[in-house]
Amino acid sequence: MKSPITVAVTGAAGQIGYSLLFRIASGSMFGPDQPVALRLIEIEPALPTLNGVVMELDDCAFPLLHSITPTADLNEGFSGVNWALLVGSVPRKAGMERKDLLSINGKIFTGQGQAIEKNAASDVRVVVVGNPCNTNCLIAKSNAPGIPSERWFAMTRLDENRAKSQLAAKAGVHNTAVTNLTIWGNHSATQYPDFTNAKINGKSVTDVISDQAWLEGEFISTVQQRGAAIIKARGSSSAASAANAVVDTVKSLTTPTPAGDWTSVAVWSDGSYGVEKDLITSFPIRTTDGTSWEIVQDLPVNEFSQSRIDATINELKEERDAVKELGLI
Ligand SMILES: NC(=O)c1ccc[n+]([C@@H]2O[C@H](COP(=O)([O-])OP(=O)(O)OC[C@H]3O[C@@H](n4cnc5c(N)ncnc54)[C@H](O)[C@@H]3O)[C@@H](O)[C@H]2O)c1
Ligand SMILES: O=C(O)C[C@H](O)C(=O)O
Repeated sequence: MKSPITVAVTGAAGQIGYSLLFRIASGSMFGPDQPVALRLIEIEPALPTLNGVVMELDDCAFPLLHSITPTADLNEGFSGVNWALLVGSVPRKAGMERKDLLSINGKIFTGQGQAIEKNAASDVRVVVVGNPCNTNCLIAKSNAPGIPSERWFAMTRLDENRAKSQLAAKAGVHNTAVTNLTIWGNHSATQYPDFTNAKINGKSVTDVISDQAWLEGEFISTVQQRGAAIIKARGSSSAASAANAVVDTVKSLTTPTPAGDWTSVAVWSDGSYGVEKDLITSFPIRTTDGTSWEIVQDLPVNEFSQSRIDATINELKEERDAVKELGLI
């Protein structure tokens, strides 16, 4: 039997937590032979609700669930963790953009970054889900300068999955036929789902879908606005699909990427594709051996794509400047 991986989940009593924890504990995230110790972090007032979630986890009698530690203490919660999944924060309501949450949520990530640096295992990897996730990741990372840059991630996998599903529906194929889909930039309404490099059954998307106006218009805006559409329909923001995307993200970062393909994750920019260094930006990523990853280089970026990438990077710069102004980085 392998020794357990320790995984912290913040906001564990929230909507996403309620889907995510059961997927982690069942083995969907780390595999069917990997025990998991859960550290469930919440704010003090949510601890009674969290206690109910812990009771339900107990009631599943998951063979892989080694232990559960519910806590409001960041030092205890992040102690020895190999993965920190930072979900806890306020979701937006109808009519808001995700960046409107910066002043509310940004400060959460200063203390969490510091506590991760102080307490986590030396191999810790951090995935930020709480919005606006790219810039919250930048805040946490800036408050944990001792943790190497390649261990920080913000989630754009939900956008990738949404984009694949839209392309598959338009082409009349199963979503597994869609590969090589990059989300560039910010998890926001400026993100660019790049159809120009994506493939359907190994062929260029533009060879399969001849409706260029749809690709450049409705496809992009549907993916950009999908979070808002779900809030409108459900009255609260996406949760099960977001939890599923967290599982997909971690699986993709811990298993080699299939040959020729890539996935989308927001990572620390090293200047690839001319993106300003130090922003947390979504790129095409390949995982090489289960712990290392690289940005896929030399993809063609045409004029249309470049203008879209510039727009989303400019928004990330504005968010970075705003949190600098707030003294969070
Ligand atoms: N990146 C993405 O693709 C994506 C997708 C969906 C949702 N989100 C974001 O994820 C976040 C959580 O969404 P949700 O639907 O679970 O919200 P929710 O309101 O249902 O749950 C959030 C939980 O976080 C807890 N929390 C608040 N501050 C905390 C802190 N300082 N420490 C620990 N826990 C804290 C709350 O008590 C609550 O239980 C939101 O910011 C949402 O916008 C991101
Ligand atoms: O859109 C939101 O506010 C929630 C989440 O980021 C999403 O994309 O569904």
